[in-house]
Amino acid sequence: MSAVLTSQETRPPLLQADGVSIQFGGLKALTDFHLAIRQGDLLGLIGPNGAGKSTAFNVLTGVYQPTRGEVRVAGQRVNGRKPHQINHLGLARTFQNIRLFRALTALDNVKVACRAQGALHPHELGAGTKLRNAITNYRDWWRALLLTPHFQEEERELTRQAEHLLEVMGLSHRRDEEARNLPYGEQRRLEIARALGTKPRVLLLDEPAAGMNTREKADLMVLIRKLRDDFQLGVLVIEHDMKLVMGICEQITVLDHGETIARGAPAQVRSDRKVIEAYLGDSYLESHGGAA
Ligand SMILES: Nc1ncnc2c1ncn2[C@@H]1O[C@H](COP(=O)(O)OP(=O)(O)OP(=O)(O)O)[C@@H](O)[C@H]1O
Repeated sequence: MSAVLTSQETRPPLLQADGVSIQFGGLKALTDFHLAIRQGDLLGLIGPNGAGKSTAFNVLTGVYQPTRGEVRVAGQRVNGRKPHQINHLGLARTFQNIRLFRALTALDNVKVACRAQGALHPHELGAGTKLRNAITNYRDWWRALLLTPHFQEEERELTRQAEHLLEVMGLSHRRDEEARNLPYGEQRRLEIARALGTKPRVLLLDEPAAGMNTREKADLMVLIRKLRDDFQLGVLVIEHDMKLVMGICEQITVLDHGETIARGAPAQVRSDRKVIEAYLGDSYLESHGGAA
């Protein structure tokens, strides 16, 4: 066991945060945050509401710039880079509030992700910048207009990739349905398919089980492990569902008021007195038979 861990440690992290802090006015949202994700890791990030979990994701993915510290993706320092540039280095994420092209079909949602590889996100449509960039790509524009054989072949390949991802996520039957008409749990899975479309090496999932029923959550646990293995990913999950986090993550980091109060294996974290006081509560401990 220790030999396995040692060999993992020697692999360079795909994503690394060193001493990352971010402050909003007087509020320290994240303080001295450290993280290293390697291929094959399945890590969890938990903590009470407002602890800084989504902020950590936003700093890692370039949505926010850290006030201090350094973020590295695939060995490259990414402080100051834009989210789509960081995505190109192999980091993809889903959002707590689902972000899809609601009026596009499931297939087209994934195709856009496969094509843009992160250059275009639904929330960037309003600003129009990335869309303008894509449309004004002169060569692609003419190819599309003239329906050149090259363009058609590219389209077929994108369709193949997107169909494969829909199949992986159990969404083939929704191929031609508009995203807004999908049940909530399926919209969450479609978001993961979109993230995979950008061909990441690290996948960050922000509350992937939110709004899902017990059965969907159980399926999701199996699916997340399978994605990690089949796509050779490193995965970081924010989740309030303790059964899911404790069930799939090998290591869990616990935040409270922006500070890391614990890190370790699930059994270690759930019996940590600070974690119980700040987050889990004694009732969790009693119902799960842990010991502080
Ligand atoms: N852009 C921002 N401007 C000001 N304050 C912010 C901003 N983003 C986050 N915060 C604050 O930072 C703190 C951490 O918020 P964050 O959303 O990261 O918490 P969280 O752990 O993800 O919570 P939840 O579980 O409820 O999603 C909160 O106090 C929040 O109000």
